[in-house]
Amino acid sequence: MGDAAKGEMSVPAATTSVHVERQKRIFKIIVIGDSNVGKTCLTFRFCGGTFPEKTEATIGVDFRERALDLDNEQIKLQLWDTAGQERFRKSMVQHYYRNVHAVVFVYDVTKMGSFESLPHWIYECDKHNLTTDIPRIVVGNKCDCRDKVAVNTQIAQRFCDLHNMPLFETSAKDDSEFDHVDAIFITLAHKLKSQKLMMQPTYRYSAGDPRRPYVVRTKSTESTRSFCQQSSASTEEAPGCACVI
Ligand SMILES: Nc1nc2c(ncn2[C@@H]2O[C@H](COP(=O)(O)OP(=O)(O)OP(=O)(O)O)[C@@H](O)[C@H]2O)c(=O)[nH]1
Repeated sequence: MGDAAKGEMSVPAATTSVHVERQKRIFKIIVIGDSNVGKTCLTFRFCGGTFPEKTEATIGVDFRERALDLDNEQIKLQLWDTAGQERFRKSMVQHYYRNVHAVVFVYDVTKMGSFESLPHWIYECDKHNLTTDIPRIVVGNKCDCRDKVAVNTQIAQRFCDLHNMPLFETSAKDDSEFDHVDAIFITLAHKLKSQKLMMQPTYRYSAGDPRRPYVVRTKSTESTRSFCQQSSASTEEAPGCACVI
């Protein structure tokens, strides 16, 4: 009698090899605020290391990424530089707010109007179900324009305290502030890294491996998170969730 007839199945090697490959955690950070406050320049400064000579109004969204090594873990920050102008936002808005891990609100310290718009941008986030447990920070940009400052630090600080967000004042333009821009995003990265919400390290399994976890695409950050918490709690053999962002 053959093995199969005895009830034993021979399993092809491809399905048994646990090809586990550690992947970088990717954190999606949206950068929002009025047009012209310097969102493109800040993200460019952090990801590219320089201040762009010339920028044009962002249409829809631009992406910039930077890999970081934090405490021996490679992570990637994916910055979504969003359009400040309403007419360039319309078609993309749904995409901005999907599976966001952190929000950076930017205003221009020389334009009171851009600071006064912050409640509008906060409301936008709330409307799209970005809960307050997602790290949010406020950046007052263009501090190099010292003689044109219109938004006083104390007022900005009071606003941020009220909304429970840290405030950073900096300049994407001023070369001496380069380290500061870096520090702002790296601080955020540390915060994200320490929050083990949905972004457990993911593993790549061979196709057909029964241990391969489900991959879900969902529109809601909240439901993604609760799914992931449930799945990692109930699936002993799947060491991390494989949510796709
Ligand atoms: N002085 C000074 N100018 C800056 C700074 N950051 C940006 N700018 C200038 O501000 C203008 C707008 O910068 P962007 O980065 O394109 O602004 P944005 O917020 O991305 O604008 P949208 O794409 O329309 O939403 C450009 O002329 C930049 O050169 C800064 O730190 N200091």
